[in-house]
Amino acid sequence: MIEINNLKKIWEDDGSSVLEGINLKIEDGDIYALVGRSGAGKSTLLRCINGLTSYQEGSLKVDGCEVKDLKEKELREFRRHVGMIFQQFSLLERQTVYQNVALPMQCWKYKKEEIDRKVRELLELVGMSDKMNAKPRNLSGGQKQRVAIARALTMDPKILLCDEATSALDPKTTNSILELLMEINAKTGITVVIVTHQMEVVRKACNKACILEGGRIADEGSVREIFIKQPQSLRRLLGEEEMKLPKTGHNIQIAHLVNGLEDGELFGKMSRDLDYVFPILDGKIMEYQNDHMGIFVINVDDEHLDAVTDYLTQRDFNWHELENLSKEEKEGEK
Ligand SMILES: Nc1ncnc2c1ncn2[C@@H]1O[C@H](COP(=O)(O)OP(=O)(O)OP(=O)(O)O)[C@@H](O)[C@H]1O
Repeated sequence: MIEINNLKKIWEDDGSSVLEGINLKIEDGDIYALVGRSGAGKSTLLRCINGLTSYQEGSLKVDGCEVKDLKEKELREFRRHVGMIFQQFSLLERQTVYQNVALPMQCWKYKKEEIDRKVRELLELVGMSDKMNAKPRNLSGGQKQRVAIARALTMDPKILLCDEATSALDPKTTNSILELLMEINAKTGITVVIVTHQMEVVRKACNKACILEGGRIADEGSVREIFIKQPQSLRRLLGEEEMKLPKTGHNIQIAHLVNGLEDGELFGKMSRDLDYVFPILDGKIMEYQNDHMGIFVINVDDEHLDAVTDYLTQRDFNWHELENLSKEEKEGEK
């Protein structure tokens, strides 16, 4: 388990703060996303996890072990059990696929037969057995990332850190790499931490996520809950404008999995059943893992609030009332 409490990091050269008040827990077997815009501090937080960079305050424990307290030799041993992959693959261009994957085991002086067995097994796992003797320059981006994944798994790590590992890939290749990571996670129970700015990566592959804004956690929790809640931090990340909500009545946000055409009828049916016509303020349907999730906002007057919310609750729709003040208005009120 990775447990982070009140972590704070300052860049020592200019004294600027990059991470502050970070509290989160990544359980064994999670596929956890650290998501946020460029400069939010995602990569820095990821690098704190494997001790590539340190932090001044708070605690970051991996399986109970405080990373910043590890001495050089202990840190090397610790990193053996934490694999990492990057956006630019970081393969050695002059070496073959086989040699690239074999490298970490050679550095740790494993026996030749053991290296051979492991490299072949991993290349099979990532679907690259037929490219064993190819050089990286003759591989596509997706194939290079498969080789990098195989290399990251040579030491049977308990954790795999992925720093924008799909950012340089087209959407189809991104999906195939995410599916591979999901397959490896399901087979081995490895914990995967994914740094990304792509919400589609989070939607497809991750069970939990943390949205970072300016070095702080804006929202954190299960991906499903985040999509149902649609916090403003998610809207900002998706580049959506803050919704201007009516000041009268109650603005109710409804999230549900779309299971076919009859769901499109929800509002028509609700309106007929309750004999009440209400405005739909916003509506979108987004892909969510292997389903589609519909997110709608309706405005309901005082008189019909109980009837509408009872109706939604009885039918197991996720709903909640939105605050009708914008960020600026809330700040103005202070
Ligand atoms: N060595 C450093 N010294 C000072 N500031 C740094 C250093 N490395 C990174 N930064 C700054 O720290 C902030 C967070 O950087 P970080 O790379 O963690 O962000 P990120 O969310 O991963 O962004 P991106 O998606 O662009 O990689 C940025 O403002 C960056 O300019």
